[in-house]
Amino acid sequence: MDSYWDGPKPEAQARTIEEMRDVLADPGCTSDQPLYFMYRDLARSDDDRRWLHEHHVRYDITVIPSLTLCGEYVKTKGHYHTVNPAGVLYPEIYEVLAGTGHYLLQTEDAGDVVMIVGSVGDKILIPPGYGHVTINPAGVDLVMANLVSTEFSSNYAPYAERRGAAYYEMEGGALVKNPRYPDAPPVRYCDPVEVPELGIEKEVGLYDLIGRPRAVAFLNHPEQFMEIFADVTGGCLLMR
Ligand SMILES: O=P(O)(O)OC[C@H]1O[C@](O)(CO)[C@@H](O)[C@@H]1O
Repeated sequence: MDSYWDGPKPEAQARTIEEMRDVLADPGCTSDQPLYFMYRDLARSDDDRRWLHEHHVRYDITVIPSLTLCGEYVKTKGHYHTVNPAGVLYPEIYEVLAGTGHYLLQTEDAGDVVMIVGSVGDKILIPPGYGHVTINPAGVDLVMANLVSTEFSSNYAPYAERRGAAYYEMEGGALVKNPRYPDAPPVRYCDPVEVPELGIEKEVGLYDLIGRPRAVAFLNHPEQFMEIFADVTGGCLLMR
């Protein structure tokens, strides 16, 4: 974490296996170490923090060590977002800072399941309407940053109720269908995004978007950006 963050560092929130049990391929699995660490609401300076709060945006860094749990790659718990005042579900954007991330997205009815593979510098858009799980499939730590609206709380229940996402990624890369989603379609693959007109580019860190209101406006007002995002994903990610 210290190689990726030189600002004030709050205590990490660690996800334990007990919190994750109901989303694992093998719920009986045990681990004596936390599965991942979330450093939320980071800011390098008081000015940056003020700007982030004024724009209702949060910057987090998450560290997911390389780990397998009874044959399943370590992953985040998985959650959906809620709707904004315009009735559109809040989106989110991630950046890979180290390692490789497999971002497994699915609509709430699991009628669409999408994998986005992210390497260092890649930006991964979680568009309105998709829940998401991040998997570390590599032999090294996955370190990722995200920008997200502060105006909602994550909804974990749909993932917990169906014991995780529509697919589990197992050691070696096999995607095994979760039997609680008998009708889930095969996984589609989409690419990470760049949105040059908003300044979201591979070479630009997400933290550098602080101070650029237009670059982060989509996080709270996605309804104004649906066409742009449909466009930059080549229509691969569906905007709902
Ligand atoms: O909330 P989960 O599913 O444990 O996933 C953790 C990730 O989600 C976030 O809360 C942002 O959506 C990050 O802090 C963290 O990367």
